[in-house]
Amino acid sequence: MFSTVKDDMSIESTLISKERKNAKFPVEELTNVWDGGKEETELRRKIVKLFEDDPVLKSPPICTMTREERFTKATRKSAYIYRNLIPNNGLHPGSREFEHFSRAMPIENNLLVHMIAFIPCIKSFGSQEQVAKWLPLALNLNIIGAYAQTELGHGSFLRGIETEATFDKKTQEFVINCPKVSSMKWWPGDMGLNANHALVMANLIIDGKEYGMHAFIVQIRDLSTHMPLPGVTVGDIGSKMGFEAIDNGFLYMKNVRIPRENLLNKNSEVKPDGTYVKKASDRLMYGSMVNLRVNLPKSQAIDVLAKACTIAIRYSAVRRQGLLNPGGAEVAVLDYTLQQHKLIPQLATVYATKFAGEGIIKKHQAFLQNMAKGNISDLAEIHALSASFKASVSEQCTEGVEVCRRACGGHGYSQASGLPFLLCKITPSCTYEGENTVLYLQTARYLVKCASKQAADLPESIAFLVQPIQDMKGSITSLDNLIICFKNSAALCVQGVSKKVNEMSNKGLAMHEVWNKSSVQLVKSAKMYVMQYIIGAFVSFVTEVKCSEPIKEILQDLCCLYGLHYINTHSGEFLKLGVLSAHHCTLAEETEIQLLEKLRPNAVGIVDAFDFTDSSMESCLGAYDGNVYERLFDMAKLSPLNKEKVHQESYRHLRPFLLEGRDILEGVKSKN
Ligand SMILES: CC/C=C\C/C=C\C/C=C\C/C=C/C(=O)SCCNC(=O)CCNC(=O)[C@H](O)C(C)(C)COP(=O)(O)OP(=O)(O)OC[C@H]1O[C@@H](n2cnc3c(N)ncnc32)[C@H](O)[C@@H]1OP(=O)(O)O
Ligand SMILES: Cc1cc2nc3c(=O)[nH]c(=O)nc-3n(C[C@H](O)[C@H](O)[C@H](O)COP(=O)(O)OP(=O)(O)OC[C@H]3O[C@@H](n4cnc5c(N)ncnc54)[C@H](O)[C@@H]3O)c2cc1C
Repeated sequence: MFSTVKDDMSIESTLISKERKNAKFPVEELTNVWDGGKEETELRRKIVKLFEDDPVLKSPPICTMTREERFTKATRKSAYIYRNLIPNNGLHPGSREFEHFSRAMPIENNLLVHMIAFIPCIKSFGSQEQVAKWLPLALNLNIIGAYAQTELGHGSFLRGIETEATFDKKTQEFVINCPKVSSMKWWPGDMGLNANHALVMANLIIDGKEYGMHAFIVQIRDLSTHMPLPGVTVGDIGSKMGFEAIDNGFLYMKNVRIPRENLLNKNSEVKPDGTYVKKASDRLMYGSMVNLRVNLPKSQAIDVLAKACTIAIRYSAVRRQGLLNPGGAEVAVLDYTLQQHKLIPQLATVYATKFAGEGIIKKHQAFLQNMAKGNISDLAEIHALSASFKASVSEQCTEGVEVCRRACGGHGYSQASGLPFLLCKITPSCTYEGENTVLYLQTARYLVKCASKQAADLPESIAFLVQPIQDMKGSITSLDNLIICFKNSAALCVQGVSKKVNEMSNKGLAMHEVWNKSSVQLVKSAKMYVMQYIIGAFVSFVTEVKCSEPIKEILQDLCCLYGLHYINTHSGEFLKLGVLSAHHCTLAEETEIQLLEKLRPNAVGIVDAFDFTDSSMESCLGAYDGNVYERLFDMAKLSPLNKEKVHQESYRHLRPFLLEGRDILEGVKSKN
């Protein structure tokens, strides 16, 4: 319907090719560093290719589809991936290949909560017999489960959850009830339409006594008809800001009976006579959340910001607007220092959070190994670290994606850029898996407790909080000094708020009031604590990584930029704490600007090194060839509103005025 408009060789393609020629480092080697080695890059590419070449996984661009189509396609693809593609290619969970899986998944998919929450919960909370019964069924999609914890009335405060599981000794069943409308489960992913089971978190009641939140497997739909079972009201909660392909659901249960064996009973059990047996700490009930907070940031936030950076930096390298030299040619917007100041720190955030996250995953794996031997002494530390890490990463990456989107001007507002999709995908990461403020407060609670202890009684990674402040020797811009600066700031923040808490409680104020009145500073200390962790982990990575000099230099520059950018955007905090002087702050700002200039020629190379395929981004602005304008036009042509040359409804409603206009104009014409 539309004619083709094409340039033989667009100026934009030429510009991006030039950028690549100017890069001062081997891009492929940086890709290997990013992936964790050459072999990992090869493996990832193999998996991505396997998925992208599969005809079943092809579909129209998401911005041309309705929610219904997006949900339907995502379900079809997900079912195919988990039941055919993965098993047929030996990509079983836990394998090395599986690690690269999130990069290979189609841009929209579902059943992920079943895979990342329902299945792990069976493993964490189920006895050996329960795992043997439920796990194979779940892995084969014979049963599909949601993680049903949040209710209409309560998400953060889990002790307030109202759904009840009352033990009926006579029938040896639990009776599940949502006593009020506010007790209805609300939000769980995959639950509205796809799930036939749910891992329901409910308050256990035996003989009228409450035992707190426990995990129950509840069948919610018939396995042959997929109809809701008696007593179950289930459905989709409706349209959201994003996640269109996912059926976040509601679930109302009235007198739904499940066998006694459906209480996942690795950590606590109800005997046939109603005796409650506690086998492990109540805290382990929260283990599923720690697991997700450790493992989700990479795929749900860091990779999302990496994609946004790829789009915004490639586009900024080809988008020419205005002049730098009077009388000269128009420049790429990436040549403006202010554009660099928006985008290049986002690249630094991607690297910092990725390598820090890998450190937390290792710590968590060590914790799980100890837990298997009955030792959970590190639980409080890993909870505090993972809670603030999830909060900080989701916050930094969400802010970063919005910076990237706005940095693309008007085209960043178009769905065709891919950026609104990324923003809507990443925004809820600040809420799910624990609302960020609530998580920071959890970390602060731990830090304040630590502040009253001796260094020898604290984990190694926390002891600095109570040790003397270290002196910085030399320039603030050295990586060693950045670590000292952030450690000192975290220690002073925590000590300061702990002092305030103690003083207020010594004056007789109740602890809950003290806590509420100190909460602004508590959150600040948790943020500073996790920042010192991220910077420390990034510096260690950069120091230890084996790579060529040019790559090392880029990583060092990104690391320094990450720390300095944070200092420059929060300089008031550092000055107030007395950790930095005005002179330090001026130097930090000047050095950041120098680093931007130094990194600028490598910016396109650095995003190329993330190695996202065009189809994994669905972005007209971020495609490898830089052909942004032709792609935007091609995408506009696919808009469902352009199906007919004349849109019937637009014509119908406007026609009377158009005819009036025609008559007036023709009258004017004939008078002339
Ligand atoms: C294409 C891509 C497609 C899609 C999908 C992508 C991604 C997936 C998307 C979504 C999945 C989302 C899932 C969810 O959101 S599931 C729901 C998550 N909900 C939460 O995280 C709730 C947050 N609330 C809590 O964690 C707690 O209730 C809270 C700790 C805030 C309660 O505070 P309270 O003061 O009431 O604490 P207590 O319950 O009394 O406990 C105090 C005690 O326990 C310690 N604690 C708390 N949490 C943990 C934990 N997780 N691990 C270990 N220990 C914990 C806490 O420190 C206290 O200890 P102490 O100081 O020693 O008393
Ligand atoms: C896309 C998406 C997917 C989800 N998937 C699932 C799922 O699969 N399964 C599931 O069970 N749940 C899921 N959830 C629910 C999610 O876990 C909750 O929304 C989340 O835990 C926050 O709880 P809330 O909604 O009750 O927020 P609230 O706690 O009501 O937060 C509202 C405000 O109150 C503040 N606040 C709350 N408590 C405190 C406090 N103690 N101190 C200071 N401020 C406080 C918060 O900071 C926030 O500003 C999902 C949510 C989303 C958006």
